[in-house]
Amino acid sequence: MGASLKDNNIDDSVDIQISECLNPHNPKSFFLFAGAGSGKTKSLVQALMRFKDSFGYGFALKSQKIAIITYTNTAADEITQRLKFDPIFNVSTIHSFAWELIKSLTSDIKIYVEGQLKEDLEELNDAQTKSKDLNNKTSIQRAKKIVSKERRLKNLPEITQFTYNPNGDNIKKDSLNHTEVIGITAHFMENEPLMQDIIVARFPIILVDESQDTKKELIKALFSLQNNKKAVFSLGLFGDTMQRIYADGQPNLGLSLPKDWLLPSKQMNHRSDKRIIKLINDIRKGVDKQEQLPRVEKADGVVKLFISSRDKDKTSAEELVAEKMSVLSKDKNWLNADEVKILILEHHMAAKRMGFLDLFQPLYNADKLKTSLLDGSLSALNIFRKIILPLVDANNTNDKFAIARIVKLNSPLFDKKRIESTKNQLEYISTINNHVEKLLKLWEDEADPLLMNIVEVIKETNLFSLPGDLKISVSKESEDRDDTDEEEIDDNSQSSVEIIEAWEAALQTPFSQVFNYNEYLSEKSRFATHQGVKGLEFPRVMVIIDDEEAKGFMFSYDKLFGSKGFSATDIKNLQEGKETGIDRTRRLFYVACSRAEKSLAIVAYTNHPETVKANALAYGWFEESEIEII
Ligand SMILES: Nc1ncnc2c1ncn2[C@@H]1O[C@H](COP(=O)(O)OP(=O)(O)OP(=O)(O)O)[C@@H](O)[C@H]1O
Repeated sequence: MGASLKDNNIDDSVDIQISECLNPHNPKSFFLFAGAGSGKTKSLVQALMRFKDSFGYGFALKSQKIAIITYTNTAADEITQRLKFDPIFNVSTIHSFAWELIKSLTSDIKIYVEGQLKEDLEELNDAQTKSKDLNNKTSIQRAKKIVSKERRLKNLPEITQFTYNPNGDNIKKDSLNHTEVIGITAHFMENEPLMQDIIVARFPIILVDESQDTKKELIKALFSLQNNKKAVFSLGLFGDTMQRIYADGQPNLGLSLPKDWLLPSKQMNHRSDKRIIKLINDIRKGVDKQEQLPRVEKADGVVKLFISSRDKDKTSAEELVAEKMSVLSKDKNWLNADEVKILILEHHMAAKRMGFLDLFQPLYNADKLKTSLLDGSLSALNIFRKIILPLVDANNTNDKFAIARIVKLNSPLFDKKRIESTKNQLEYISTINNHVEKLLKLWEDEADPLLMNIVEVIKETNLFSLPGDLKISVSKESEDRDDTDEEEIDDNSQSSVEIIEAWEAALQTPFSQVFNYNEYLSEKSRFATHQGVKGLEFPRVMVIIDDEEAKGFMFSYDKLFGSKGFSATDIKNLQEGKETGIDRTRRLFYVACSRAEKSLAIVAYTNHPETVKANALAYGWFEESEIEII
């Protein structure tokens, strides 16, 4: 008997099961764990829409909400949109959600932070007294940490309100960092009955997407909340253990769930063509028993592994792969760079390929700038991206209105009070125009000015407000630190120096690198990381594998494909049945490959092409005809 279109719907009962759990009069908790492309996000949205129809009104009357916790801001935006911005849904990342719960509890937070600091200091001081040489690198670092923590402890009583930015680096005196916010929330949620009452009254239902990667402390606290409040609260976890790729996630999530939890499961993969599903099923084999079925109407699809030696020119190798894929899949769009998603392992790989490495490297090396650099929220860099870049664009197209609008919107010189108090307003405006001209002159004759030159003009003319980091860096260059605002950076001297040095180096790069970095951050970018595309899908995907460029130690494709032996630690972990880097890499590979809808090229750079080929065959992941050494 042939497959019928009805076979596509074998998982439909799952949505009904989930809806039944979300009944405020009879709440149940559930754990929907299903493979890539199985429609978890779709089920989440559908269950919520159904909930809204049945119970939305009652919820709104009592000012109650369903909390939906997502892994990224992009996912939160996407789900909010799909839920039509209905206020009964509170969609946010774990960090925003946690902060929302605790932000008004200043005195409780103080007690927690004080305890934590004292504990840390005791440990650090203890280690320091045992140090054999106080001048070695570790001891010097430790001494700096001690100074910084002592200062924080001393400042604690003065804080009237803590601040926290879930999407950036928190470097002010009164700010909490990401680890603290998660730690405090988990602690209160687990140990404070009043907090538990408040949470379930506000959010009688909490759903967690990508729960395999959600901070384990918080998952543990949510479990304990559910256990204490099961009569009035339901917790729903969505995810896929095979897609756990961050170290913060709870391993073995779901193995020992309470008996009254529902465990719906899904068999379909609605995303990919048949060959791609077979590949991801094969990658998954050996980890668990889940095997997916394609939709009946799906095409065969194409998968191919290209292996190249590391000394080849990578840009031409990847162009050649795209050409070969266009022939193999009979799909000319492989030749259109905008139509192919290239998955790299690490941002440096994109920075190198897209031309913003000199800007990226020093900022990335500063621990406190890393997060906001990667998600585009680094405020000192955003003055270039959000103000200067549009200004230069407007200048390139000679759009005087746009130039005036950007300056008016962003310049402190256009402050209403300032203009009103000026005697000769015409003259004042003309001076501002001269400043703008002076700035834009830097790009004359297709010049590509250094960021430092741009900052100097801004500083001299006061055209825009310079963030503290930039002011300090530029003043340091000109040996004039009088009007800098070092207070803006926290008093942790170690990180301040690190930040200033990072900026000094970054400011020596030409502006075109900001343009390229901005392209990378945009959704249109051809590049994304294996990790960053979780939850997304693309018709044509090229997965690049290159440990040497990746710099990371969390993953090793060389080990997965056998071109590098196991380390002593790997062997020890294997013997003890613990997770190894190879397990993690296999899961990352699963995430990357499962993004493809129609055709998938994997490009592996290695020092040992024949070994990689032999191992790829031995895994049974590819046919001989699907592997090519280029
Ligand atoms: N029941 C369905 N019928 C038709 N298409 C579906 C169905 N469920 C999901 N899809 C489609 O399949 C694709 C994958 O769905 P979705 O992104 O919800 O999967 P997921 O389980 O969240 O995937 P992943 O874990 O890989 O992120 C989407 O394009 C979605 O629109």
